[in-house]
Amino acid sequence: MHIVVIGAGAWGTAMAMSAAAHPAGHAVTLWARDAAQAAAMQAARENARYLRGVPFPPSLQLASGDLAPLVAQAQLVIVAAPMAGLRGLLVQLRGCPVPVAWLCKGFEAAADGQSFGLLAHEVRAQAAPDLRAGVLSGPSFALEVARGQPTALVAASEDVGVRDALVRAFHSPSLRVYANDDIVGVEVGGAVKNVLAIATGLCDGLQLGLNARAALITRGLAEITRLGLALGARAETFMGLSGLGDLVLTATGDLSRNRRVGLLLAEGRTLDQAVESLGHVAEGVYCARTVAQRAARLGVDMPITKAVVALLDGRLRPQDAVALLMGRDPAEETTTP
Ligand SMILES: NC(=O)C1=CN([C@@H]2O[C@H](COP(=O)(O)OP(=O)(O)OC[C@H]3O[C@@H](n4cnc5c(N)ncnc54)[C@H](O)[C@@H]3O)[C@@H](O)[C@H]2O)C=CC1
Ligand SMILES: O=C(CO)COP(=O)(O)O
Repeated sequence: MHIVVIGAGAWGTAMAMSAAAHPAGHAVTLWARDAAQAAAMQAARENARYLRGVPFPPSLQLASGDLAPLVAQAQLVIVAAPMAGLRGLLVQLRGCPVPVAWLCKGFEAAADGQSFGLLAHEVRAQAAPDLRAGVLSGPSFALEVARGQPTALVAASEDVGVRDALVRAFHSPSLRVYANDDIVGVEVGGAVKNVLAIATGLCDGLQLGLNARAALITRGLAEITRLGLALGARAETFMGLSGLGDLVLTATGDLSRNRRVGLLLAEGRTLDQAVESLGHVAEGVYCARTVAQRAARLGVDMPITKAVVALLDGRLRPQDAVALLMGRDPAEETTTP
């Protein structure tokens, strides 16, 4: 298969490396928007900025510049930019006849800063409705995938041909790819777990204890599920890899950039300092407010998410967030409001 991966951050690079090492011998090209970065990676045979010390498979090709000729040869196109870059890239891909899948996890920020933002499949419906498209998601730190450590992902699309293409491209002895037709559920899980990972990072940074962390994860999953159901997802998706799986990984694994934001805030760093020190995108920072706005519009209660938004906005101190969440009225343990 000929696969083009657009975006050479940590995750695009790791997935391109995984596909290039696939026993089926795919021809994989990793496209970077910065020509100098592409040339440096080609020379060093590694992505020294994002995945230092993990060598590329010999067959992995690097590219930059005009996307059109590359896409014209591809049998599968992977968009590996952050959410903020998705719309522009999908517009460029309009008319592409082969399956397209994105890897980003989040909500697009609303352009006017007032209305709510969109999930990736909703962006695609506006920007490039002709595309045969889907998402690849699930619990997966880029470094571990680049190293070939065992990982399981979900390929979600309403189009069975897209799901099949993703399985053929990436399913390998080190990477299991499960198919799912609930793209809404898969995208909601991937987006909201980032917000909740900020909360658990904060909880652990404040040394509130393991009980508190387990409570946050479990009640966080209830929040994800409530929002997902209101948006039309299936409940069972949230017990799968893109829901519970990714929430547990991101909330507890120190490789998570979103969790690290929470840990840094707990140390007393400002949000700007925390984001600056990551050197990577932390989607939860950008989409927390959107999640809260969209939930409010749907009448969905998301107290942990609301507390994270207040913290990120500087309206609440970490200690006060704990008191706020613990001080809520007693409630039934249900997922539905
Ligand atoms: N790093 C990880 O372990 C995982 C990341 N993701 C998701 O994948 C997305 C990308 O994350 P990372 O690669 O980790 O971010 P990163 O911060 O490592 O790199 C982002 C890359 O995207 C490039 N980029 C930004 N806008 C672009 C555009 N318009 N066109 C092309 N390239 C553009 C930047 O130049 C940079 O190379 C995020 O939505 C993230 O949530 C999902 C699963 C795992
Ligand atoms: O999505 C991820 C793991 O599945 C990566 O999470 P972070 O963006 O928090 O590093």
